[in-house]
Amino acid sequence: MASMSVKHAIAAAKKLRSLQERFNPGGSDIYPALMGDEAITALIPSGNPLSVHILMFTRALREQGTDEQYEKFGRRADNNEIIGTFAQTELGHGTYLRGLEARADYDRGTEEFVLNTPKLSSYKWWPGGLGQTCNYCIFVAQLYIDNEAKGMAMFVVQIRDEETHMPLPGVHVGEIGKKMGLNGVNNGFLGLKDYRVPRLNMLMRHQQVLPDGRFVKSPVSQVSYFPMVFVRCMVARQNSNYLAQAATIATRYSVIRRQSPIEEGQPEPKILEHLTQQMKVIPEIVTAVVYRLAAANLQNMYNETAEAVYRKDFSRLPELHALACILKVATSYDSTYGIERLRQACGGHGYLTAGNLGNIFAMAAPACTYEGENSVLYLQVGKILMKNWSQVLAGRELMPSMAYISECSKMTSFPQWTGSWECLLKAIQYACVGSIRLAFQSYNARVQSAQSQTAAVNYSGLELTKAAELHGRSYVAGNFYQQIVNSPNKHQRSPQFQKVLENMLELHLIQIFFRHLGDILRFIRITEDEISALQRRLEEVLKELRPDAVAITDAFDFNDKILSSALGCYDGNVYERLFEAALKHPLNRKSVPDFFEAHLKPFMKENADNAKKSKL
Ligand SMILES: CCCCC/C=C/C(=O)SCCNC(=O)CCNC(=O)[C@H](O)C(C)(C)COP(=O)(O)OP(=O)(O)OC[C@H]1O[C@@H](n2cnc3c(N)ncnc32)[C@H](O)[C@@H]1OP(=O)(O)O
Ligand SMILES: Cc1cc2nc3c(=O)[nH]c(=O)nc-3n(C[C@H](O)[C@H](O)[C@H](O)COP(=O)(O)OP(=O)(O)OC[C@H]3O[C@@H](n4cnc5c(N)ncnc54)[C@H](O)[C@@H]3O)c2cc1C
Repeated sequence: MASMSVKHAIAAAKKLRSLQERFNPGGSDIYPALMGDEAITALIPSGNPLSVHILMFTRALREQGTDEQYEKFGRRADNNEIIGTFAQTELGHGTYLRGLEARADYDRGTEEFVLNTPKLSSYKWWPGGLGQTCNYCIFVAQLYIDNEAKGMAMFVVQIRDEETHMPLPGVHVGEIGKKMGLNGVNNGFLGLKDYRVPRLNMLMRHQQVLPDGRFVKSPVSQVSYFPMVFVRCMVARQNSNYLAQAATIATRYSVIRRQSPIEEGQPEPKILEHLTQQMKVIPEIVTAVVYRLAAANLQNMYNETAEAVYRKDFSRLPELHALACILKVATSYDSTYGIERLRQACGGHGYLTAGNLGNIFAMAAPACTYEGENSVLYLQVGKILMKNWSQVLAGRELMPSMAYISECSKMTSFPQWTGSWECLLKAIQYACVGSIRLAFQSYNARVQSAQSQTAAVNYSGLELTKAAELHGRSYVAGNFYQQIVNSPNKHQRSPQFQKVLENMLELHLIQIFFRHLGDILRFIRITEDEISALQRRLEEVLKELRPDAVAITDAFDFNDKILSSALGCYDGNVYERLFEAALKHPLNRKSVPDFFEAHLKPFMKENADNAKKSKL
C-alpha cells in the first residue's frame, strides 16, 4: 500500500507542478502547495506520504532557515529533489515539547552538532513519510552548549543516501506499523547515534549558534512553533473538506434511498423526507460550509502573520496561535462527529467500504490528535483567555477576535430575549464570557491559595476547556454571521442565493444554541415558550433547506473519483455500483470457497457424526 501511495503521490505532485507553473509560474505562493497537498491527499485514499514534506518540511526550511540555508536545502526541497519530514514527536513525548529527549550537543572544535536519541523513548516516532519515503528530515532536539540546555532547535538531517536510499551510518529508521487509517503514509521511527551535522544545518533564522559556541536567543521563542500553526490552519480546511465529502455522499444517498412511508398507504419516500434524517444530514452540510469560511479567514490571517514574522514583527503571533488552536480543535472534533453521524444516516450500506465513509472518518479522525492533541490545545486557549481576562479587569483593549469579551464584560445582564440572529449570537458570546469569568475565579483562587500556575491550570482544566470551546463557537458563528449578513459582496448575490445562505445561518445559530443550551441557561433567563419557539424554527428551517440540500452539496463540486463512493456517485446508480463492488470481492471469484473442503466440511461432518453417536 505504501509503494502504491508513493507512486500516486509522485504522479499527482508532477501534475500539481505543471498546474502551478501554468497558473502560478515560479510563484512560491503557499496556496498551490496547500491546494496541491489537499488535491493529492484527496486522490490517495490511504493518505499522502508526501504530505508532511509539502506542509512542514519545505515550510520549516523557508520560515525557520536563513536565506542561505533556504538556498542550500529549501530550493531542492521545494523542487522535490529531496523529500523530507518534520521529526518532532518522540516515542515518549508528543505534547510536552520541553520534555523532548533528543539532543544536539555543539562541538566547537569541529563546528558540528552531535545528534543523539539517548533512550528508546527518545526515538522520533510518528513523522509522516519517515518510515520509507524520506531521505531528509527536520530533526527537533534540545540544544546543548557545554552541556547547558538552551531550549529546542531544528536541524536539517539527511537520513538516507540520495542515490541508494540506504539509511546512513548512525541512522536507525523504519515504519511504526499499521494504523486505523492513512496506511499509505509510512509514519516512521528514527534513532540517531553520535550523528554529526555541520553547524549550518541548524535552522538559524530566529536563533543562532556562532562558530565559537556563543548562543544568540530567538527574540520570540514561540516562533519555533510556527510550523505547527501552519498545519493547524490547514487542518481547519482539510477537515471541513472531509465533512463536506461525507455530507455530499449522505445527501445524495438520502435522495436515492426510499424507505418507510410517512403516511399509511403512501409510496415509500426518499429518506431525506423524514425530519429526523434531515436533522442528521442538513446541519452537517451547513457545518462544512461554516468551517470552510472560517478556515479561509484563518488562512488569510496566517499569510499576513507569516509575512509579518518574516519582517521580524511577531505582534500577531498570539492571536493567530489562539485562533489556529480553536479552529483546529473545533473542525477536527465536529468533522469527526459529523462524518460518523452521516455514516449512520446511510444505514447498513454506510458501513460498506464501497461507501467510503469509513475511510473518510479514518482520514479525518487523527486530526484530533496530530498537530497538538485537542484537549491540550483547548487548555492553551484557556490559558490565553485567562491572560486576556486579566487585561479586561485592568481595562485594557483585547485582540480583535476577543473584542466581544470586553463588550460582554460591561453588560450587567443580558438584554430582553428576542430570538433574533443577533440575539442568538450574543447569547453564545455572553455564555462564553460568563464561563471565562467563572474559570478565572477558580483559577485565580487556586493561584491565590499558593498553587503554581501550571497546577492551577490543571485543576481548573474543565472550566478552562469549556471557556475555550465557547470562544471557538463564538468566533465561528460570528464569522459566519458577518459573511452572510454584513459581507461587502452581499449585494452581488441573487435574492434566492442570499435566502439559502440566511437559512443556513438560521440553522447554524439555532443548532449551536441547542448544543450549548445548558451553558447559556447558566447566564441568561429564557422562558419555555422562547425555547419552544426555537424548536419550531429549527423544524421549519430544515424543511426550508431540504429542497436545496443536493444543490448545496453539488456546489462543493467533488469529482466522483474524490468521493470514491458507491453511495455518493453523481449519477445516483447506487445499487448497481454496490453490486459491482461486491462482485469484485476476491471471495466471489469462486462459487465454492477454498475453506469449504479444508475447514467447513470437516467441521460440519464432525458435528453430524457426534450427533449420531449421542443418539446411539
Ligand atoms: C496532513 C496532516 C499531516 C499531519 C502532520 C502532523 C504533524 C505533527 O503532529 S508535528 C507535532 C505536533 N506537536 C504539537 O503540536 C505539540 C503540542 N504541544 C504544544 O503545543 C506544547 O504544549 C507547547 C508547544 C504549547 C508548549 O507548552 P509548554 O512548554 O507547556 O508552554 P506553554 O503552554 O506555557 O506555552 C509557552 C508560551 O508559548 C505560547 N505558545 C505555545 N504554542 C504556541 C504557538 N504554536 N504559537 C505561538 N505561541 C505559542 C503560549 O501561549 C505561551 O505564551 P505565554 O503564556 O505568553 O508565555
Ligand atoms: C496520523 C498522525 C500523524 C502524525 N504526524 C506527525 C509528524 O509528521 N511529525 C511529528 O512530529 N508528529 C506527528 N504526529 C504525532 C502527534 O503530533 C502526537 O501524537 C501529538 O502531538 C500528541 O502527542 P502524544 O501522541 O505523545 O500524546 P500525549 O502527549 O502523550 O497525550 C496523551 C493524552 O494525554 C493528554 N495530555 C498530555 N499532556 C497534557 C496536558 N498538559 N494537560 C492535559 N492533558 C494532557 C492528552 O490530552 C492526551 O489525551 C502524528 C500523529 C498522528 C496520529
